[in-house]
Amino acid sequence: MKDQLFRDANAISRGADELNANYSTADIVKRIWKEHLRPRLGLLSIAVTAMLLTAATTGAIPFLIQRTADDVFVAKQEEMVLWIAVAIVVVTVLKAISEYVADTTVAYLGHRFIADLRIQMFAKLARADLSWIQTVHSGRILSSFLNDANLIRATASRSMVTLGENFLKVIILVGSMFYMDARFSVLILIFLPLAIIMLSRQRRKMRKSTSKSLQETGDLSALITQTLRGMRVVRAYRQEGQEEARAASAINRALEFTMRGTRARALSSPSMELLVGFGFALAIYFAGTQGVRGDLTLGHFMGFMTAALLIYSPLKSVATLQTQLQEGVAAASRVFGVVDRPITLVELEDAKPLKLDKGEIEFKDVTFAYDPENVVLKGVSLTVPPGNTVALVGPSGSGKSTLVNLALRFFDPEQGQVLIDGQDIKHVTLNSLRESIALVTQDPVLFDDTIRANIAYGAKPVVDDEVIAAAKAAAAHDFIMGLPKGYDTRVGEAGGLLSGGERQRIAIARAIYKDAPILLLDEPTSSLDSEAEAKVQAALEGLMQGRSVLMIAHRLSTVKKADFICVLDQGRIVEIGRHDQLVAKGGLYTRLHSTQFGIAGGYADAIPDADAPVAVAGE
Ligand SMILES: Nc1ncnc2c1ncn2[C@@H]1O[C@H](COP(=O)(O)OP(=O)(O)OP(=O)(O)O)[C@@H](O)[C@H]1O
Repeated sequence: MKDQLFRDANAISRGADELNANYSTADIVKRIWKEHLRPRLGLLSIAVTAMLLTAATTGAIPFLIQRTADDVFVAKQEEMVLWIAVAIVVVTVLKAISEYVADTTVAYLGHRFIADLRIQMFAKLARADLSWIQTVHSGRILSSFLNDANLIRATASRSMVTLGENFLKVIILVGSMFYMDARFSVLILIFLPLAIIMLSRQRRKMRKSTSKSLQETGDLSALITQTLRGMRVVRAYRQEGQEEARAASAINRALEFTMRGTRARALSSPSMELLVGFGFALAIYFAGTQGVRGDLTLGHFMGFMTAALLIYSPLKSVATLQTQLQEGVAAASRVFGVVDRPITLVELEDAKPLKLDKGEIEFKDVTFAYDPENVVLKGVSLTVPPGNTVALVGPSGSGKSTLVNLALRFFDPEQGQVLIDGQDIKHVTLNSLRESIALVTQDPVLFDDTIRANIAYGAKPVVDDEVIAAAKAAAAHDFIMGLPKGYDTRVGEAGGLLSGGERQRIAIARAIYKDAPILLLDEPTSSLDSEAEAKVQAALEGLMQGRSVLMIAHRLSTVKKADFICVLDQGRIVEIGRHDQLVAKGGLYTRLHSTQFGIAGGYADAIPDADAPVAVAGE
């Protein structure tokens, strides 16, 4: 546990960002359009129509102001007062309705899009190669699910509104300004290209700082998950201060990058305002001199100024769209990086369902490496005959867990084959392979659900009688019945509401319920009291009955009972045979036996230090 904690910490402090991938803005926009918006063209059209209407009603306001000034105040046409008032009511009601429809539809499209993206992301995580998943910290993935996805949604919604509504507003308002007075329009808008050039220079800065800040947020999330998980170790090793300092430094780094992005974004607004302000001053100066000379009507001037005022906000969002897009692009690069992650361990096209006979497992000259420089298994050949139990023993890091993982095809061997009943597991469907195997890990994995759901995990429909029978066989029924809600009791996060022994028995009941002919077992070694240990032991014996078992063994009693023992050392099988034969040989098994076995009847409990050179236990 402590090692895991420190490994995690190193991975975090390295600041590696396994989630980031490089995508251009155009790629991302095209993809969002193709995969998420085009399939919802109906809703999109409603949103666009509503936005068009909002833009058109906004464009009508300057004209109404112009008519009020010219017809009512200057020309004194009394009948126009009512008409203009009615027109303003109609326009504002239409504007209100269209704005509501546009807002809710755009929000739905944004949320739906992000929900789809999260579903895609989860589906990828559930199937991605374990070799990659193991390199990504769960906290980072969590942060990507929450923060990155939210940022993409916000950007996508904003971009839709900007493109659909604000862009149109700008066009309509510019049109009405030019219609009223082309010269003033030029004066006001002359600074616009300058503003756009200025803003585009901030783009790259925005993307970089957003990407960094998201990475830091991911790191922070990783740190929090890891600290919570390892809280007892943190306290036992008096590392509270150290962890606090690390969290503070991650938070401060995230703050720094967020501020860089905020400064770049904040600069875009005043720079726009400055430039538009200059244009305004020029326009008022010229309009004023013309007004004094009587060349310009008050209505034209007021209408024009209303349009100029109304254009400011949509113009700003159009001009800053590119800068805002960068935040979304940085977040999307991370989420799409996960969604697009290639899966290398896939079912072959001609994969056939495994034809189970008696459940023989055979490793044929298997060589495997997690990375090319470190070959973990070197030409391993081993057969587990049907109904037999083979115990794997060997020093820590000798490759025992790796061999078990290969039987489930979590990884493919570099060379050699893994066969079940004579069929290469690479050529059978993953479903049929994994249906035929039950796995019990050393650290039992329970989900935050009811006991029933945990025992019948993955089974449909759940057969209650079989759940109870499995629990009885795993010596778990009595304690389950003593819980407040029996089989409907929820077990809490990672089964935290149960004791270690209870968790192990639920995990064993799950394997019994699955009733697969092959069992892969990492024998539990938790320090249980002798009564709990005896119960787990009895449960295990019930589970192993009549199955082919490949077991990473930690107890002398189980090792002795195995049909044969396979001793691994540095990725090779160095000895194979029954307990007595191996003890008589005087090799590695004898050394393991004299240093670890035989004490208190089981060697796992006797391991003094997990870091000792010859440790057989998993963690
Ligand atoms: N996901 C991984 N990526 C890279 N290397 C790994 C990975 N998992 C295991 N290894 C390495 O492979 C070697 C064999 O590991 P494995 O877990 O199979 O040993 P083991 O015999 O089960 O050890 P233990 O008894 O300590 O659990 C070790 O050197 C380990 O560091």
